[in-house]
Amino acid sequence: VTDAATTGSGYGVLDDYKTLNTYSSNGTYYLYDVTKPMNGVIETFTARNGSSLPGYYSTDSNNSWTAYSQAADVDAHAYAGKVYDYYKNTHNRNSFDNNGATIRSTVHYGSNYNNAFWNGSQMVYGDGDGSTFTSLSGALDVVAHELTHAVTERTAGLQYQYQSGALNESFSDVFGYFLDPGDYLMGEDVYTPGISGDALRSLSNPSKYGQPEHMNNYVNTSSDNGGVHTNSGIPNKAAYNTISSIGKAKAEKIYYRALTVYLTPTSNFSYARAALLQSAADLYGSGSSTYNSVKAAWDAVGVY
Ligand SMILES: O=C(O)[C@H](CCc1ccccc1)CC1(C(=O)N[C@@H](Cc2c[nH]c3ccccc23)C(=O)O)CCCC1
Ligand SMILES: [Ca+2]
Ligand SMILES: [Zn+2]
Repeated sequence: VTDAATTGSGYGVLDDYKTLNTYSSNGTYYLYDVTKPMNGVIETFTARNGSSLPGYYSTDSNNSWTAYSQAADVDAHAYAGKVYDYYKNTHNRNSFDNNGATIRSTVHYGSNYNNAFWNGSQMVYGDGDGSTFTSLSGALDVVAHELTHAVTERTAGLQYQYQSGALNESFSDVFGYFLDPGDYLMGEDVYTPGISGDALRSLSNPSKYGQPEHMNNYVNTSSDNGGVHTNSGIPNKAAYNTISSIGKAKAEKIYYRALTVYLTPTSNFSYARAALLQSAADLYGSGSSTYNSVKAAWDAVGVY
């Protein structure tokens, strides 16, 4: 019996070819990635369209993951690995707990399930209904969004309600951008497969998808945990303002430092402004142009 790390290949949700870190045991191949440092494991399961988690290991007989039914598995696995690499290489963070925690994903959750989530232990992705969404693991920014919820949970712990919840949401969208910097859109690769150019959210123009982009338009509601997916438009716009003026490289350092050093479970928008300014001061100096750009970014959305 020879168990071994192997390299497979297959096609993702957008029919894009990619190689995969897999594992072979007793002639079966698994989406089980043991290539990360300090024994960090990335593993992918399928719920077989049920709702039991984690479900079943995604397997293949010949390490060629080419079936349409495997595309969601392929992307969940490949993109989880990309997000792991981003946090390790850019922020020296070893998995979401910074201690090599296993990153587990389950795809094919539910029936025509038009959503995805981090359930406190793992990532979960629906297949979509083919109209509103295609398989949600097919978008790198969505995978980064979900895994960033895990990072936030282990660091700032931003409570998932009202302003702290909207910040929680915003940090997930912002790190979704850092992983997928080709556009300021969220979920565009899997949202409405029959319509091009649209998205779930826009960081540059939140109002295009019904989100406020100024504190004057903050939505007071109890639905969606106090509008966490709506009011995230305000910090998202501030993030866009910041990134477009200081660039991605500096912005991601400032955002990561704020998330891991200064933010707390009950931080509101004003506190987030202060945390990001302090992070900019720590990293680039309090009188720096970078600091002043962060200040201007939040002034522009009416958060002081
Ligand atoms: O992680 C999150 O914040 C979202 C988690 C949603 C969820 C929460 C609790 C149990 C189940 C599902 C999932 C995503 C999200 O933003 N969902 C929004 C928008 C959305 C997606 N599918 C929907 C279907 C109906 C209504 C809204 C939606 C939401 O749930 O509000 C993030 C990236 C893409 C999907
Ligand atoms: Ca995107
Ligand atoms: Zn979220």
